[in-house]
Amino acid sequence: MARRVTAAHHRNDQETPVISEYRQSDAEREPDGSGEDHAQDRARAARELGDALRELVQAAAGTEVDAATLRKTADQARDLVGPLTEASRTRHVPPTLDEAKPGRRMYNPASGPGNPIAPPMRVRVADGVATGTCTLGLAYEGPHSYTHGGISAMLVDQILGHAHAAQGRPGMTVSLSLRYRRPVPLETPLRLTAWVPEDSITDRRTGPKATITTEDEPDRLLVEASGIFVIPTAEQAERIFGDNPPPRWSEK
Ligand SMILES: CCCCCCCCCCCC(=O)SCCNC(=O)CCNC(=O)[C@H](O)C(C)(C)COP(=O)(O)OP(=O)(O)OC[C@H]1O[C@@H](n2cnc3c(N)ncnc32)[C@H](O)[C@@H]1OP(=O)(O)O
Repeated sequence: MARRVTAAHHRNDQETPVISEYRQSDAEREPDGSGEDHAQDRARAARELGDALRELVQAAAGTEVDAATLRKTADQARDLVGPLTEASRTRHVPPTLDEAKPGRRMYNPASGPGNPIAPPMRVRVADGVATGTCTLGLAYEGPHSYTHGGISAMLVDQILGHAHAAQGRPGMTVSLSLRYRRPVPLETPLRLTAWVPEDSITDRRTGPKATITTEDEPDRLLVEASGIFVIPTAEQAERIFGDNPPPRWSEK
């Protein structure tokens, strides 16, 4: 079975997720087991940077300042890039923070606390039901004051993926279908719920379903979705990821 995913706050002033329970893994301990753990501290710092950049992104999407202030801020923002690229990875290399803690996706675009484009959605899984919570700001606007449909699709894809993973191993989306019944409001606490109907489960495949509602009106469906998720075979994983497929998919 997949690891249970639970969430924990590390700051209480915003929706900041820890996708999986934060337990110091052996890989993150200092060799002598003592002192402030290096990887854990770096993970905290990555979240702090994610939070700060999210504030910047939201401010940029909502600002009405004059052109001179926009240009000055653009120059300052460019100055931030250099130090971060002094050590960086390519697309074929997983983040070291994820390597240090199996199951962590620090930079996932839906739920990764270190990724400034992630809301981020907090995810919990209990009894096979995945629940995501988040509040979306102006950076996610589609129709005026409502969420862009592609953002809803991204969040739904993620929460469906967690429901699928709760049945065994994580999979990949092969099909995703959404019915947008009502617009999804910005700046309003949202709840995503996903589950896997028993009759949709086969050997490698599930057909999870999901909804989006506001926290305040959980019975008023805004979005209904369904997906097909497949656990790639070891051969498929090798074809997709090359010599170093994710361990969860490399079993022959
Ligand atoms: C704690 C950690 C949590 C971790 C939680 C992580 C959550 C992450 C959520 C995000 C997930 C993503 O976005 S993943 C990224 C987006 N997805 C992708 O890029 C996948 C691209 N697709 C592929 O590469 C390929 O489809 C593969 C390798 C996945 C599978 O290839 P394949 O075996 O040839 O299979 P394929 O024909 O595609 O279909 C697979 C099965 O699905 C069925 N199928 C396909 N489409 C449909 C359909 N519309 N309706 C019914 N059934 C369908 C097929 O009949 C088949 O069933 P059967 O005959 O086998 O029974």
